[in-house]
Amino acid sequence: SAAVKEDEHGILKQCLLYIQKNLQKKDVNGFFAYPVNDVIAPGYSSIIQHPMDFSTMLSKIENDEYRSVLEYKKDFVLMCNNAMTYNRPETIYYKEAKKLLHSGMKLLSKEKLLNMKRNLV
Ligand SMILES: COc1ccc(C(=O)NC2CCC2)cc1-c1cc(C(C)=O)n2cccnc12
Repeated sequence: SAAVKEDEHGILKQCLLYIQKNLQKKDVNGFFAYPVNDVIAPGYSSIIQHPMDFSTMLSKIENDEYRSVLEYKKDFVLMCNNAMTYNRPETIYYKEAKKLLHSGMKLLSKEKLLNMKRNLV
């Protein structure tokens, strides 16, 4: 749409950087800060087809690879779901992913995004 094309002031980028900063604060142990590898998580790359982590999401924000908050939200949900697929429910990683997902959904909720839009216009 015209709006997306005219976002030359990088308003979407500002929103996504604000959202990522707030979400990443919740990852106190840094479990989601960079890609999981097969050394720390045996067999990870054969179990998880579409890995995702905050550092990858940040590069995508910087390279304008997200055209909407919804696209960003999809990567966030993917990252949390990967952790709840590879790790068993009793593990710290599964529990942190579940907590992160819930707090992310609150921050990325409709009304929060509407307020953000209102404040930006
Ligand atoms: C970037 O990923 C990580 C970085 C650091 C650590 C880590 O500090 N682990 C120590 C806490 C007990 C060992 C774990 C992880 C890690 C994330 C994950 C995820 C997100 O599934 N994971 C799964 C199994 C084993 N380790 C991990």
